[in-house]
Parts: sequence; C-alpha cells; structure tokens
Amino acid sequence: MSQMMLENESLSPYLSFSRSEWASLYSADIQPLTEWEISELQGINENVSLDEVSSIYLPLCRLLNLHVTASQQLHQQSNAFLRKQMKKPPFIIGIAGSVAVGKSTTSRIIQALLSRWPNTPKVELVTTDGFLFPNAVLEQKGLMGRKGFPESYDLKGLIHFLSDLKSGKPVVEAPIYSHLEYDILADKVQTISAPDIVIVEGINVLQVPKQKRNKQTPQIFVSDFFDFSLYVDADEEEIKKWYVERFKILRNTAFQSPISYFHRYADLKDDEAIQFALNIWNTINGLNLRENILPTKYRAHLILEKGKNHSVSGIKMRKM
Ligand SMILES: Nc1ncnc2c1ncn2[C@@H]1O[C@H](COP(=O)(O)OP(=O)(O)O)[C@@H](O)[C@H]1O
Ligand SMILES: CC(C)(COP(=O)(O)O)[C@@H](O)C(=O)NCCC(=O)O
Repeated sequence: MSQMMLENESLSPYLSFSRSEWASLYSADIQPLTEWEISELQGINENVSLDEVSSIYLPLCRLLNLHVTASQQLHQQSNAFLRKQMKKPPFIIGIAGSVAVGKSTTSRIIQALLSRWPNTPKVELVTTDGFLFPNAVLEQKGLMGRKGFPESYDLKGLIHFLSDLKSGKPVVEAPIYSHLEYDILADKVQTISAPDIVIVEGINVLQVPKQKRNKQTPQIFVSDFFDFSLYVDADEEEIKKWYVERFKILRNTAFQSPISYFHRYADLKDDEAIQFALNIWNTINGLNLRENILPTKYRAHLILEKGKNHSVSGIKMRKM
C-alpha cells in the first residue's frame, strides 16, 4: 500500500476494503455453511452465488455478531451497575438503498445468517413499505405518483413502532404492504414478539425530515433507533437495469394474477414492458434515488458497493 493511500485512508471517516480484502476476513472462526443453510439461502434467491455468501455476507454477519455480542455484554454490565433486571431490547439494523438495488434480498440473507449464531436465534425482518400510506390516502393527498417519496410514508407510525420495539414492548405489530396488490393490506399485520435482532429495511430508513421553518421542536429520526446501519449502493445505470429486469420477471409471474394491481400490464410485449418500466424509473424511482436516497449514503455505518450482476466490489466501513 502506498504512503498516499495510507494518508488518504487516515483522513477519511471510512475504512475501505476491496472485495478480496473483505473475503480474506472469512476465517476459521466463522463456521462454514451447512447443507441445510445452503439450500435455505438458495431458496431466498437462486441467483445469489455461494461465493458471494462466503466472501461478502458471512464476514459481514460475523462483524454484526461482534457488535450484537458487545451490546449484550454492555447491557448485562449496566444492569449490574444500576441494580436493575431490565430485559435487553432488540438490536436494530437499518438497511437502506435505492428501489431494486437488492435491499430485501440482502436483508433476507443477513437474517438467515445471523440466526445461526447462538446468542441471536430470533431475527425478524420488517420493511418500511408497510408504513406507506394506503392508496386511498395517497389518492386523497394527490401522492399516487410519489410512492416511495418521504411524504408518502406514515413517518409517525414508523417512529412509534421503533420506539415500542426499543422500549422492550414484548409484542409489536407492523402493517403489511403487498407488492402484488400495490397497497397496504387492510386486514393483516406482522406480529413481532421478543426478537433478538430486528432488521428494518427500506429506501427511507436513513432519511431525516426537512426542518419546518420557525419550528424548534426536537425531532426523532428513524436512524436514532439503529444500532448499526447499512447502505446498499450501485451505479444508477446498473440499478435501472435490475429494476427493468425485475419488472419483466414480474410481468411473467405476479402480474398474471388477477388480483395484481399491474394485471392489466401482464400481456405487454417485451419492448412495451421495457418502455413502461423505464418510464416508472425515470419519473419516480430514479428521481427519488437522486433527491432523497443517495444523499443518505454517508449516514450509514457500512456501505456495500455493488458492481455488475449484484457482485459486491468493495466495502466502506465507518471507523468506530
Ligand atoms: N445478491 C444478489 N444476487 C443476484 N440477484 C440479486 C441480488 N440481490 C438482488 N437481486 C435481484 O435484484 C432485483 C432487486 O432485488 P430486491 O431485493 O427485490 O431489491 P429491493 O428490495 O432493493 O427493491 C431482484 O430481481 C433480485 O432477484
Ligand atoms: C414500494 C416502493 C416505494 C418501495 O420499494 P422497495 O423498498 O421495495 O425497494 C417501490 O417498490 C414502489 O412501489 N415505487 C413506486 C413506483 C413503482 O411502482 O416502482
């Protein structure tokens, strides 16, 4: 490593790892995947290679496990000092990034891997889609074309939910969003009881609301509840391709269902589907990425930098 690189790194708040440097952290103290785990991970997404899991996600989860273990030990020591028997609230991990960058796939891999450590068997996953306002409310507010933008979320509801979790409330409920119906499910909720870890995934998890003029009220941000946060990053041109690809897959699968909001687009020809998806990207998701999501990248503790085919090319970690 040159002197110049060393100096640059010492000035940056982040440590940078190339893919191979990160993969070399995978060592004997991380148990190898069992056959059962391999089949479970392939069930999450058949396109995720096992090399990607061992080189990137296993070392990442080992690092997360070190943080969880340290926070559990600190909790025990604080209890002893305060002469209290408080139950440890869950360790909360926030995962941010653009629509279609792979947040939900990343979260599900991390969920599966983290639950293999004996001190964190119960790992729950919540997506902030559940806190979008229902379509009826969005229509009333004229926000149907702004789904995913900050104003389309019930931020108070999300903060309330996180606050309940961190207060150690034993059972907490979150609303559920259906991508198929493109709406909040009116009669279903996700129930979470006594988790060790909760992963909160969504495009908005590192956002801070714009300060209202002349208002000095103290504000609580979603990220205040996170013990660790990740940002999944890639070039917009790549993400746009992944969005269009996913749209084409959904046209052949989910959109075929009569209950799908997009059922009317199930018979689009390839070039029509591409144009349609590109139009949604350009008018909604791409705009939202540039205006509201990308600016939150450097609030994360760790940035996963993806190159082609979702392969992680580098990692940045905030010095702690
Ligand atoms: N690590 C990965 N390897 C291969 N394909 C992936 C990976 N992560 C995501 N994908 C694919 O990229 C698309 C977007 O991923 P998804 O997790 O749904 O994104 P998000 O939750 O950010 O919208 C999906 O088609 C998914 O199958
Ligand atoms: C519900 C979402 C805002 C959230 O995205 P996600 O967290 O699933 O990446 C997004 O999937 C969405 O619906 N965007 C609006 C435009 C569109 O139909 O893609």
